[in-house]
Amino acid sequence: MRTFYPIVADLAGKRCLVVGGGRVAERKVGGLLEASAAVAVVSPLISDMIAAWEAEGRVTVVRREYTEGDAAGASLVFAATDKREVNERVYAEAVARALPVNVADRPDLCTFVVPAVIRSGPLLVTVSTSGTSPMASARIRDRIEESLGEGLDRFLEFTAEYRLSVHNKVSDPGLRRKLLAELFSDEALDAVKAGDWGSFRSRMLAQLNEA
Ligand SMILES: C[C@@]1(CC(=O)O)c2cc3[nH]c(cc4nc(cc5[nH]c(cc(n2)[C@H]1CCC(=O)O)[C@@](C)(CC(=O)O)[C@@H]5CCC(=O)O)C(CC(=O)O)=C4CCC(=O)O)c(CCC(=O)O)c3CC(=O)O
Ligand SMILES: NC(=O)C1=CN([C@@H]2O[C@H](COP(=O)(O)OP(=O)(O)OC[C@H]3O[C@@H](n4cnc5c(N)ncnc54)[C@H](O)[C@@H]3O)[C@@H](O)[C@H]2O)C=CC1
Repeated sequence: MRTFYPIVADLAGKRCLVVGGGRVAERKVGGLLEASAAVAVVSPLISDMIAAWEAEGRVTVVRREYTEGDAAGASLVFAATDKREVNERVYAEAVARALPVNVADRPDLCTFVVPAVIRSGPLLVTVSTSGTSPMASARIRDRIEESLGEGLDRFLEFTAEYRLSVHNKVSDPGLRRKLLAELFSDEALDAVKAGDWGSFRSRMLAQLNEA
């Protein structure tokens, strides 16, 4: 089995090439837009959603078949056409340019795969089966999402601020660890899931005041 290395990439403003404009390409483009990438689509036909993103100026579309050279200047390359031979040519160009490449119908050619994701504010949870069972990744993601509940984004905003205050106010590393461990306790996460962490928040702030 292949063992992948997980990274969380900053693609803001980076040119990412997606070859193909169908259902799979659309999903990849959507994920890239969430990360503020500069997406270029090359495809004779595109989905309605991709056309809408183009109309909003969020995606650049070149309405023709892929030709070698399209990957110039790209940071990431996605081959997502329904033509195996075209996807292989896109792969070959990306490899020749030493670019990371994802090939929709060929896990064996992918130098990276795309995980199923949960986003909540700054939180990013990613699930991968190392290319072997994408639908399992999606379902396991759903399970994790249920277990977390809603409202994590606001809690994480609070914790980031609280953590900064602890770092500014408390110099003893032992006390810092203790305060932060309480902040990220099961009790806190359960209260967030129940949608009721107001009293927990007050207690934490009082503790910090006394520290
Ligand atoms: C290797 C990988 C490469 C890559 O695309 O990055 C890959 C490859 C392939 N997918 C195939 C099929 C499906 N993929 C999905 C869905 C998703 N696929 C995603 C990722 C990945 N898919 C990478 C591995 C991820 C991992 O490590 O687990 C997700 C997680 C992320 C995303 O795409 O954004 C997204 C869920 C997003 C969400 O729900 O949020 C569905 C379900 C659906 O469409 O609803 C089906 C139909 C059911 C089925 O066949 O299982 C086929 C066969 C094609 C065919 O038969 O023609 C191949 C090729 C092959 O396996 O040969
Ligand atoms: N990795 C994944 O998550 C999944 C991969 N797949 C595979 O992904 C591939 C694409 O599937 P769909 O998006 O459903 O197909 P689709 O039929 O919806 O779209 C195919 C797209 O490829 C474009 N295309 C065809 N020839 C081209 C060329 N020479 N240059 C540029 N674009 C070209 C077409 O214009 C069209 O937009 C299939 O091979 C399928 O087996 C399918 C499901 C999930």
